[in-house]
This record gives sequence, structure tokens and C-alpha cells, in this order.
Amino acid sequence: MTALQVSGLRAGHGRREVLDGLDLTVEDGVTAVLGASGCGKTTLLRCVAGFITPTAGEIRIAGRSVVGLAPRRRGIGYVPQEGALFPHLDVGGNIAFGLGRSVGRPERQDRVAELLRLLELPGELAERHPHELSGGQQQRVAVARALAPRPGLVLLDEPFSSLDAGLREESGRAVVRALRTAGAAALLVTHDQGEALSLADQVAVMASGRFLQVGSAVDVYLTPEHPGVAAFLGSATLLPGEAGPDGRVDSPFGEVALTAPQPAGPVTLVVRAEQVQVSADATSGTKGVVEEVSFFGHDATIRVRLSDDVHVTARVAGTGIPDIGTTVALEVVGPLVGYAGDLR
Ligand SMILES: Nc1ncnc2c1ncn2[C@@H]1O[C@H](COP(=O)(O)OP(=O)(O)OP(=O)(O)O)[C@@H](O)[C@H]1O
Repeated sequence: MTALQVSGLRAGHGRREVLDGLDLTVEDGVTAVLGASGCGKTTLLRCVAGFITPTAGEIRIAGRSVVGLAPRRRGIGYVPQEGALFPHLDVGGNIAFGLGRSVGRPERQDRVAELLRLLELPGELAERHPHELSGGQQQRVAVARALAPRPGLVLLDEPFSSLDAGLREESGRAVVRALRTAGAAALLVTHDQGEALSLADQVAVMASGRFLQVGSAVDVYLTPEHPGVAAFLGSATLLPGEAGPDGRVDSPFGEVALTAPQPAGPVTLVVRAEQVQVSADATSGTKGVVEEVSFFGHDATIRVRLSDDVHVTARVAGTGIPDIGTTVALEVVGPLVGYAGDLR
């Protein structure tokens, strides 16, 4: 059964339209809605949850049309930003909150214990209050609370954004394991591309209230259908190129191969940082001057000026980073994604 089907969805705030006709199908697993701040991700989530009424379109949850249905009748779990646990209830009380009064005390306790285990949290946490938990634990409790009534679909709004990088990854993996074991599909809103690519089965890339591309993490990264997707995912530079009638493509790196042929004329080339090989020995390849270095520990990215208006970003190992101001030689590895026209 399809967990969620959104078609032709339009919605906004007051007179301002934010969602511009969205279509999305979530069969099962985790779907990440990825996009820059303000593109409409939370608005979409709140429409699905029932907090915003769409101006047009259809939302089906487990096959049932839910537009006009109260949030609590939609069969969903909702994890808001920052978890938003009830501060006056202990963890057990928070998790059991959604179970309703018809569930007896022993059954509530069993379910709380089961959910703490599912979220890989110690059982003793049940008696603590939210302020006695770490940020990561609070987020997992918020997910446990959402899963308690056994929803078929869980909506997560930037659930890990307040956590530091290491904890974010660990919490993300634990939550995805819990969702899978519980058999719940999930819509995960995030502006963090690493989180979307590493956690989700399907990634929906959004810009200005529209989906630019919906596909597997590998598809949206390796075969972006739109330059906006390419530029948003990973460190990519969009460069000008020219396709000849014989299929050859000229670029600032000389002749390059494309992943798919393009008609003769201007093309926009997507150069991923990891596709640019940097050599300190500037005798062969395209020469450029290192202008910026961003060091990440395991690796670094460098911004290289090829000419006054052409810059490219390259990824290099954390050891052997060229100094700012030095001349390096660059070569492109593998075929490039290209789009007809100058779309930069
Ligand atoms: N309650 C509101 N009233 C008026 N405008 C709003 C309201 N909520 C959001 N907006 C506007 O709607 C647009 C989309 O907001 P939304 O919160 O859906 O974006 P988002 O992609 O989730 O952003 P972020 O990643 O920053 O949370 C933004 O321009 C925002 O300013």
C-alpha cells in the first residue's frame, strides 16, 4: 500500500502561494525532502500533517484522501523541529501520550519499554524528564512518541538540525533503523544534503515550492536532471562548454566527455569537486591559481581560478593541500553531466 500520495498540491500562507503544484509518491522507507531554507519543505509537511489546508490538490495517506480530515485522524506520527517534548511529563508520559486513555497502565508501560528499546535508549530513561536528557536522547524520545500509536507514516521536520555533526549521524541512523523495524514510512524534511543522501531511500529535491527531481540518492547525485539539483548536491561547479556537430565538447579543461550527448551549441557542464584531479606539478593539464582552501580534516576543497570569470572547486586529500596563491594543474576525471544551453 502506498504510504503517501501527493498530487497537484498547492498551498501557501495568507495570499502568498508557497507550494506550486507538488507531486510525490512515498511507497515505503524514508523519503527526504531536501531544499534550501524557505523553499517550502515545512509547508509541505504541515499540509500532510493537517495543520495547513491546501488551496488545491490531493493528499492520500495509505490510500485514503485526508484533505479536510483532522490531524489526529490521519494515522501519522509527527516529529517537530527540536522534538517539542512536553516538559511537565516524564519520558514514559511523553511516549505514551499518543496512546489515548483506552490503553491500560500495564500495556502503556510495555509499549514505552518496547519503544525505548527500539530507539536504542536505556529503559531507566522512562522516569526522567526532558530537561534531564541530552539533545540526541530528546530527539529519539520524540520519535518514540510519534511511533507509539503505530502510524503507517511518520513526518520528521529537521529532527537532527540542533545536534552536532557526529551525534546527528548516529541519531539519524538509529531513527531510520527504528522506523524500518516499526514498518513505518517516513517523510524527512532537511536542508542537509549529507543527511538526505545517507539516510533516505528516495530524495525529493525542492526549490521555490517545486520538486526539481525525485529519485534515489544515487540518481539525484549522479544523474541530476536539473542544474539546480547538481549545484545543490555536493560541491559542483557549473561551467560553460560548447558542443560541436561531431559530438565533441569543448570546456575550460579542453575536450571533455559527457554522460549523455547534447545538441550542438552552448552547454552547461557540471563539474563535481571529486572529478577534478589537482597536481602541484603545473606542466600538463589546465593551469589555475588556488584562491581559497576549506580544510575538513579528512579532506579539503580548494577554489581555483582558471580565468577572470571561471572558477572551479576541487576536492583534495587532507594531506598535500596546495598553498593559496600557487599555480596548479587540473584535469577532469570521467564524463561530465551537461545540459543544453547556458543555464548558469
Ligand atoms: N506562518 C507563516 N506565515 C507567513 N509566511 C510563512 C509562514 N510560514 C512560512 N512562511 C513563508 O513560506 C515560505 C516557505 O516556508 P517553509 O517554512 O515551508 O520553508 P522551509 O523550506 O521549511 O524553510 P526552513 O528550512 O528554513 O525551515 C517562506 O518564505 C516563509 O517565510
